[in-house]
Amino acid sequence: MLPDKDGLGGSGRCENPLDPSEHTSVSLFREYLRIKTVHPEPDYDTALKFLERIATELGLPFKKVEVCPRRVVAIITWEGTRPKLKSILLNSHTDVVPVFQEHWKYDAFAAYKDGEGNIYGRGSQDMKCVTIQYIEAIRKLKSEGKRFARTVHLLFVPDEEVGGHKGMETFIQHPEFKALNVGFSLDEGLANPEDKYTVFYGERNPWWITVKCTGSPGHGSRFVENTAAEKVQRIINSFLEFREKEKSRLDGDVCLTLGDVTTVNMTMLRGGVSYNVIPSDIDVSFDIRISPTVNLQEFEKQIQIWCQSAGDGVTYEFAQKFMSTEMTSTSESDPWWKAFSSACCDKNAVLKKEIFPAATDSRFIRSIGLPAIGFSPINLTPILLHDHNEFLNEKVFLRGIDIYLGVIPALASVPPQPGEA
Ligand SMILES: CSCC[C@H](NC(C)=O)C(=O)O
Ligand SMILES: [Zn+2]
Ligand SMILES: [Zn+2]
Repeated sequence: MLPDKDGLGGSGRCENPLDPSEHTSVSLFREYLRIKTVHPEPDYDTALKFLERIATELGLPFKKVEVCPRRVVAIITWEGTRPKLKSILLNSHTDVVPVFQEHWKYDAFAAYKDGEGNIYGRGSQDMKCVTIQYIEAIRKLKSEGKRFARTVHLLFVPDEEVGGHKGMETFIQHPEFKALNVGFSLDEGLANPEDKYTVFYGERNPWWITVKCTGSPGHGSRFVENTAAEKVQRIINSFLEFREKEKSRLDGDVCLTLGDVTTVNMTMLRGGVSYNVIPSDIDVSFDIRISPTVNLQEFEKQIQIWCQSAGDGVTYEFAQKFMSTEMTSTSESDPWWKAFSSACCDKNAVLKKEIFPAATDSRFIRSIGLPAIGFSPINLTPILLHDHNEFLNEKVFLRGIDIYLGVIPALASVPPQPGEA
């Protein structure tokens, strides 16, 4: 059943004046989509004011922690009846990636809704929908007078889209994170074009590497020996031959998904100043996403061999090198997974377990040994995160709230585990 429009205890919520029949949760979602938290200069201040207003409506405390200059993490806390138990973390990032407006059917920050109920906007899938779904589920549960044993924290973090360094990566080292006493965390996943919901229990490790090739310079009319370009050619061949092998492995096994193999993409190439001057330095960069089953030390040794065999003067450096192979248990004997998956099942949401092919803030949570599941309750929808014309249908969005109405109580009611207060 979808959450009703009422039962909000006269909290002063605004209807959409242009469409009073629109569900108030949908109107709130569209309002959030209109806040331009878009890189490179996200309007975090407006988003924080919006979230603080929601905390006031919910009657819950709102805390701000400035983890880096102008980078604030916000927390709304719904205390449980046994606050010493480990808490449930519902995480979402507030930033969104840039748009190429000329490729969009509608203004990417107008939250336009078409006649079929499709809401277009940057962040409609990634991941402003999830933020509002968490909030609206909690609003409903509170309005019904519910309360659970475990504390639930809603966490709103900046800068996920630019690597999380001034967001979650720093926040997990902060005393305020420790004070949250997290036992289990939910964060974003991906849409599923079919009727199922994809759920992620691990992520590939992102390695962003630049290989620097140096060689002899000279006149562009000559056969100069030992040029940087020849070394770059060997490097590109080594990386892309490996790419081809992994692609064949994926294409040849229907049981594998993108998260089970390692991808390599050449994303940047820099060097040279003039047509007739052979450059002495050429840099080539790759975005590598390594499956969590790969031995990371051995993989780096392989990169060293590729660089050595490309010739002298070939070095590499990392802009991103995540080194965790932590995965979250999805065993039926795991109490968190059991609670999550049973609640989804009760809501007739069929789950498909996968490794997340890209990177989310869950990697930082898992790297400190905490369980984290990536889940965006979006089915029957093409995967459009970071794409043009990102949209979400309002019915799919509302069904997601209903799923959280089962999931949040189930997680917040997981009985005390051995070692818990
Ligand atoms: C490595 S930090 C960048 C994070 C970004 N996340 C997504 C979901 O696109 C990515 O995987 O590229
Ligand atoms: Zn995201
Ligand atoms: Zn994203």
